[in-house]
Amino acid sequence: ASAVAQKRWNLSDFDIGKPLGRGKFGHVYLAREKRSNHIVALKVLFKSQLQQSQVEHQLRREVEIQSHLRNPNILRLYGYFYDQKRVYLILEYAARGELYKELQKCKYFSERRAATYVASLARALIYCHGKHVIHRDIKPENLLIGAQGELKIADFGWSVHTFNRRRTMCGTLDYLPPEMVESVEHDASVDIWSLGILCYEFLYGVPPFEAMEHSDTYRRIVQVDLKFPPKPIVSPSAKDLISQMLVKESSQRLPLHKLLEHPWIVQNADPSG
Ligand SMILES: Nc1ncnc(NCCc2cnc(NC(=O)Nc3cccc(C(F)(F)F)c3)s2)c1Br
Repeated sequence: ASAVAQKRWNLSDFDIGKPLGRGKFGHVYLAREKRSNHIVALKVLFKSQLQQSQVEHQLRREVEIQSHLRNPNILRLYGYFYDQKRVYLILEYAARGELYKELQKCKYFSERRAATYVASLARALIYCHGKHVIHRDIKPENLLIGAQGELKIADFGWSVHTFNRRRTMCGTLDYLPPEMVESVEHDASVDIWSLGILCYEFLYGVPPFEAMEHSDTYRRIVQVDLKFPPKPIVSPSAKDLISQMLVKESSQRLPLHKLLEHPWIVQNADPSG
C-alpha cells in the first residue's frame, strides 16, 4: 500500500499548500505528504464545531465506511488524525475541483456530459449499495472532478450502512426524496431519487422542486410536482429517464442497473466515464 496508508499521522508529516475550498465545518487545503511526496487534500475540522453540532458519531461512521470503499468514482479517504483542537481528514485530491462551480460556470451541461456523469455516478452507487452503503447526500456540492474529468462522489458524512437508517435533517431539502422529507423508513432507493434530481439539474441548471420557501419545496417534493421548462431544449429520452427516477413510491424507481441500459444513457454517455 502507498505510504499514505501509514497508521499514525500528524501535521508535521505534511507541507500545507493553497486552500482548495471551504465546507460547513472547516477548510480544505492542498497538501503533500513529505516522505512519499504524495499530493492529498487535507480537510481541517474544528472539534468545538463538531461537538456543538453533535456529529462526531457521523464522522466516525464516515471514516469507517470510507475505509472499505475503493471505486474510481468515489473520492478516497485515506485516513485521519487529530490534535488538541482539530480533526484532519486525509483525502484524495481531485485535480479539477468542485462540480457545482463547473455547473455554475456552464449554467447547464450538454446531454453527453450530463449522461456521462449520471452513468459514472450510477456505477459508483451500484458499488456502494452492493456493500449495503447508501450515501443519502448526493448533490453537486458533494461531487468533485478528477484529473481526467471523471466524477468523484465525496463526503460520506451522511452515509449509513443500511442496517441502521435513522438520522436528523440538515442542509438543503432539494435533493431529499419524499420518504426522507416525510421522515419515514428509507432504503438505497433514496440515492436513485437524488441521482434523478442531479440529472435534471445537470440539464436545466436548477433542481426540479426549487422554490422560494422551504414549505413550497417540501410540497413540490411530496407531490412530485415535476415540470420540464421549454428552455434549454432537452430530449424526450432524457425526460423519460428523469420521470422514471423521480417516482414517489421508492420501490417503483428505475433500478440503477436498468438506468445504465436506458436509451438516453446508452446513446449519450461516454463509456470511459
Ligand atoms: N479539490 C478537492 N479535492 C479533494 N477534496 C476536496 N474537498 C473536500 C471534499 C470532501 C471529501 N470528504 C469530506 N468529508 C467531510 O467533509 N466529512 C465531514 C465533515 C464535517 C462533519 C462531518 C460529519 F461529522 F457531520 F459527518 C463529516 S469533504 C477538494 Br475542493
